[in-house]
Amino acid sequence: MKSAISSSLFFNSKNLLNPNPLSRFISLKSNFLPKLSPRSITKSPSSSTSALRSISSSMASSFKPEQARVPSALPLPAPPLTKFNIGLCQLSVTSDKKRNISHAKKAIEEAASKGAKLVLLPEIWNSPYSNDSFPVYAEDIDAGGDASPSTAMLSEVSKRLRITIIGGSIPERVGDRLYNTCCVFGSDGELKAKHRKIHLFDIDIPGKITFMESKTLTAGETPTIVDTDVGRIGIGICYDIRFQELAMIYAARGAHLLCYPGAFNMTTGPLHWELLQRARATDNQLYVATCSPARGSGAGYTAWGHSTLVGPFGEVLATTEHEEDIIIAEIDYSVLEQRRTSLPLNKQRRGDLYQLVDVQRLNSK
Ligand SMILES: NC(=O)CC(=O)C(=O)O
Repeated sequence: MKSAISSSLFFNSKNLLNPNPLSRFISLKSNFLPKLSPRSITKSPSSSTSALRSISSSMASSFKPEQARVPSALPLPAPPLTKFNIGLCQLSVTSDKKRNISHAKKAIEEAASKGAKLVLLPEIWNSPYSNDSFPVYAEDIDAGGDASPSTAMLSEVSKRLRITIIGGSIPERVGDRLYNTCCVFGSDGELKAKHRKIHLFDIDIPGKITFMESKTLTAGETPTIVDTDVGRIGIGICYDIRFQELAMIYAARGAHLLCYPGAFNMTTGPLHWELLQRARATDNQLYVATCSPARGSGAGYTAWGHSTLVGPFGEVLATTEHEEDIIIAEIDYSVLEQRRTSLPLNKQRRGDLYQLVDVQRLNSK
């Protein structure tokens, strides 16, 4: 099937046949490099250092950085704007769906009134996060209107306020299937994209947390990247953030920003939540924004909170604690090129040793 997602990092078959794929590199290195330290190369140019430079550059081209992404990575597109504010609405969620919808609406309005051009909501913001609740709160997003009051609200608000909304996620019903789905609305109120959580949250940490989303939910089948008024955005939902290949695919498709609505928990949250966000941002040299529900007292599932914006150098630009909050923070896309120039990872990958295959893009060629 064309849209199957099984992107993988694998060793190039050519190199698998070679028991020591580094051998050529090592022999060049041992012939020439030990005589000069890297410091002497930059500080005192000489004929031997120029020779070394030309050897290094021919070695560099044999590294085939452009082949480390299959198909080749797309250049970073010029974003429609350089600077704007993002609003992260860390919402309290109750068992009252009507209240959750009107509460989210007020939070979006507040974020927009404080200057947000892009608003991100949490994972499962219209329903308690539980397998018992998903079927009860699920909506038929494609039918819209009364069949999907949550997304009808998002469409109305995005159009009225002329903002882009990454609508967290809600349980979606499609026939007899349920998905954990994020809807992206453009500033014209149109549904621009729908991401169904690709990696279901099935974990069992004895004595701590057991959760099996697959008891009720079906996994999504496609990565989702969307061009908006505020840049090219790759979407993942919560557990999706653990799979670096997805983020790498988005980066290779020219994403400026990755948005992950998420509801990490009290066991994994303290250790992994910020670490994963910073890793995705640092490795891919782009912005990462996350949004969690607030920590609800007495709720069956306790969310870790800590919605955050991370910059392309892995720096936490804005974050919050676990209570309800709205964060407004600036995104400046000019920083992307700066970071990528000073730390040119895209030019330094070893396509001769490893490759990331974007199966969907490859099959659509
Ligand atoms: N809730 C999730 O999908 C993910 C999570 O809590 C974790 O990965 O840990």
